[in-house]
Parts: sequence; C-alpha cells; structure tokens
Amino acid sequence: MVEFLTTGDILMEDKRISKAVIARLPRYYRYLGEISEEGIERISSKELSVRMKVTASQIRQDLNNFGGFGQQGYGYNVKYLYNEIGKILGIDRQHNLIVIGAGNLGNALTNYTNFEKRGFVIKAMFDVKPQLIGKEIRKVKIYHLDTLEDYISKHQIQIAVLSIPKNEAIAVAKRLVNAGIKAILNFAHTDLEVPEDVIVENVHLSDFLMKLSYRVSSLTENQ
Ligand SMILES: NC(=O)c1ccc[n+]([C@@H]2O[C@H](COP(=O)([O-])OP(=O)(O)OC[C@H]3O[C@@H](n4cnc5c(N)ncnc54)[C@H](O)[C@@H]3O)[C@@H](O)[C@H]2O)c1
Repeated sequence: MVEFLTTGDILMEDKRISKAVIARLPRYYRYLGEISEEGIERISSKELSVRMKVTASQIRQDLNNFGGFGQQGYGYNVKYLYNEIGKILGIDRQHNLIVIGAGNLGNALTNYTNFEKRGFVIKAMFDVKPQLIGKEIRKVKIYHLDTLEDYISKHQIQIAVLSIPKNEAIAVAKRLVNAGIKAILNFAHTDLEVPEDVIVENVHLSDFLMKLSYRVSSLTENQ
C-alpha cells in the first residue's frame, strides 16, 4: 500500500511519523537534556511521564515510532535517547541562519546566545537603514539587503528569520526562496506564499497573548 505523507510528516525507515509526534520531540529533548544534567542515566516511561505531565503510554507510543530506545524493565537510556532525538531533529549539526531586519526583535534574537548551544548560528543580519549597515551585534555584521542573494550564494545558509514590517515580508520571502532558502521563521504578522518544499514557521506572540486573554477573561467571567 502506498502511504501518503502530509506536509511536515517525516518518513523514517518506511514508517510515517506524524507531525504531532514531531512537534512533541523538542519538549522530550528539553526534558531529557535537563534529566541528563542531573546525572540521571536511565528513566522509565512512568518517571518521565510524571515529570512531563503526559501519560506513560503516550511517551511509549511516541518513542516507539523511532524504535529501540527503551528496554522492558530498564527504561530509557537518557543520554542515548537525548542524542537520538537530537539527530532526528537535526540539531546534532550546525544550522546557519540569517536575520532579516536588525531592529528591536532582530537585535534581541541575535543577542540570545542559547540558540548557538542548539547548533543555530546566526551568521549575518540584513537591513535597509543606511545607519545600521556595517554595524555588528555580538560580532554578527549587518549587511544591506541589496547583498542578500550574493551572501546566500556564498555561505551555507539554511534558515532565514524575518523580523521586518509585514508590508515588506512577502517580497523579501520571495527573494529568500529564489536565493535557495528552504526554511523561514516568520515573525512578521502576515502569511507568506512559498512553494511546498519551503518550510515556514510563523511566530505570532500576539496570538498567544490573545489565547491568554481569552482564558483570563473566561476566568473572571466565571467568578
Ligand atoms: N510575531 C511576533 O510575535 C512579533 C513580536 C514583535 C515584533 N513582531 C514584528 O516583527 C517585525 C519587527 O519588529 P521590531 O520591533 O523589531 O521592528 P523595528 O522597527 O525595530 O525593526 C524593523 C527593522 O526592519 C528593517 N526593515 C524594514 N524593511 C526592511 C526590508 N525590506 N529588508 C530588511 N530590513 C527591513 C527596518 O529598517 C528596521 O531596522 C515587525 O513586523 C513586528 O510587527 C512580531
């Protein structure tokens, strides 16, 4: 039988891994990293479930997708599982990023050193404001947007972060795609139109705030 993948699913050893499972992997990765730092070498699905506040069967189901991580009566080898999930997520290797828009948000992202610990290295920033060109933020140079395609063709850039006004984002995203970028982290409040093989993750903090607002409002209404 032919199996069809929906966008975002991955195929591992002829097995379809759902988007939902993939979306949970960063959380497993984070928890296992912390557990490993505590010096714990192995952990049962039950213990992990208590820490992560998900059911043990969910954990077993999720991790069984990748095979061979756990052993009956032994539990999971924390370091091994951590490394394997890291490999699946592709963070066992370096990813080079560029940030488009060197304003408040672009600065904050570039100043955040923890991305590098996960292998995400910001190589350059781009802007259109003449007074910003040539400046550096944590040794990351700001280039003019005119040099975008040239820079991408000369450096191995996989991911672009868009932190520019929304009315500029669609045009810049098109240029990024034409220059070969395959993944965009989009902070601009607009939907991007990209080909199917380009991955876009939208981060709209205001959406989270609206969700919180809804929850807070319903709490106060029920009081
Ligand atoms: N998604 C979120 O949760 C979230 C949160 C904060 C801000 N934002 C959005 O992110 C964007 C940036 O916010 P900010 O506070 O950093 O704004 P900002 O005004 O401080 O910075 C924007 C920068 O983009 C530059 N720019 C404008 N057009 C450009 C182009 N075509 N190419 C390259 N650079 C260009 C500007 O010169 C400026 O330096 C805005 O669209 C804002 O709405 C989103």
